Amino acid sequence: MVRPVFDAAVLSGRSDIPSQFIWPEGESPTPDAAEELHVPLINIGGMLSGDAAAAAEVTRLVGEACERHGFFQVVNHGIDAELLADAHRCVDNFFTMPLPEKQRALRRPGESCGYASSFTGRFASKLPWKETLSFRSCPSDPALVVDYIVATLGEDHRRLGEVYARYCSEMSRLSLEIMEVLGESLGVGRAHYRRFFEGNDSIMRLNYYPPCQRPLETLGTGPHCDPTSLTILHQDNVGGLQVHTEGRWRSIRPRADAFVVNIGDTFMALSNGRYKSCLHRAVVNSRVPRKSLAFFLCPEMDKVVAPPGTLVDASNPRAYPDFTWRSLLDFTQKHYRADMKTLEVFSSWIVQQQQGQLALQPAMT
Ligand SMILES: C=C1C[C@]23C[C@@]1(O)CC[C@H]2[C@]1(C)CCC[C@@](C)(C(=O)O)[C@H]1[C@@H]3C(=O)O
Ligand SMILES: O=C(O)CCC(=O)C(=O)O
Ligand SMILES: [Fe+2]
Repeated sequence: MVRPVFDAAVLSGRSDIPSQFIWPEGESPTPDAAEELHVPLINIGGMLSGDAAAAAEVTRLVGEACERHGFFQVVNHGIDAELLADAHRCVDNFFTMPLPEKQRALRRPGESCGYASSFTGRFASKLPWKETLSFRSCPSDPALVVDYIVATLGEDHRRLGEVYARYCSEMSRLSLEIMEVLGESLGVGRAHYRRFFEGNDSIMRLNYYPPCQRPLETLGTGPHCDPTSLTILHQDNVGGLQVHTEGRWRSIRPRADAFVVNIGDTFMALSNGRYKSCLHRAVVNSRVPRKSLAFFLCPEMDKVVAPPGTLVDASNPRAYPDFTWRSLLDFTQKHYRADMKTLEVFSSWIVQQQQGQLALQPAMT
């Protein structure tokens, strides 16, 4: 079968959209604009400056937001405005290249890195109206980002690689600071999650949403909880991110000076279900492209994901089984399209797998 290609230059202007992009009623956005959700702006710099009262306030606000919907914003984060502007310019530079150029980094089936548009092949229906470029970033291997970009896109793109290498290293730093706040707010101390994520195997993802002439029939990113641990996202000034809370979709107004942060499934498991993995989606518009930069903090592949003992007791039994990020990532790339139930479905699947292995063991020995 010849697969159609998501060529934004062609599809953006079309008044009808291919049926694969049409989402069923009930899942597609409603004509009335989603009401804005006011989320606390966390002064993360204040928290770490040593001011005890400021730290206590930050901890309280973060804890409340994470128990409610798993979503907050951070300001005073120390990310250089010029680096952020550069990172956004590089998104434009990459996605406005001709399709064959972008396809040099084509994401292969079962892999989580590379360039993907909806027609790259994983899904057949309810396709998201977007293009993405994803790559790994690990503090233990500082050359990883540049090497990947140069190896796939060529030497001419070295600068783009350097910009994202710096950006990812700043994101890793910020996410460890946020881990200190999360640890404090869960009563396990600042060091616990920070140490767990000090070595991390994270994913950086550039999202590009071309304009769509039927914005109410499709979605840029469908409703989902990130399977990863913590997401730090910066959206441009267009708007489109929505969070599901108290039974309805609410929009998050972009702020140039803020990063939006959400809890993902893996952190929900690490907190023994105390902190919610945030249900969110992105809508598209008919006027202008929209872009967002998402840094997904992930543990090292084979580290066991389990909550600290202090979060488990008779009234709070283990909510999820032990697992590794490798197995959850594999599950979302090969067996299950991440949605709002990923962690639940994955937990049952892993328990079945473990029971199957136990049942096999006597015969194998
Ligand atoms: C591990 C991952 C899977 C997805 C990318 C990511 O790095 C983090 C979030 C996941 C995703 C964005 C959730 C919505 C559905 C999805 C298919 C997408 O729209 O791209 C997800 C990503 C995936 O490639 O499976
Ligand atoms: O573009 C956005 O605002 C959200 C993207 C997102 O949820 C994701 O990439 O996981
Ligand atoms: Fe997401």
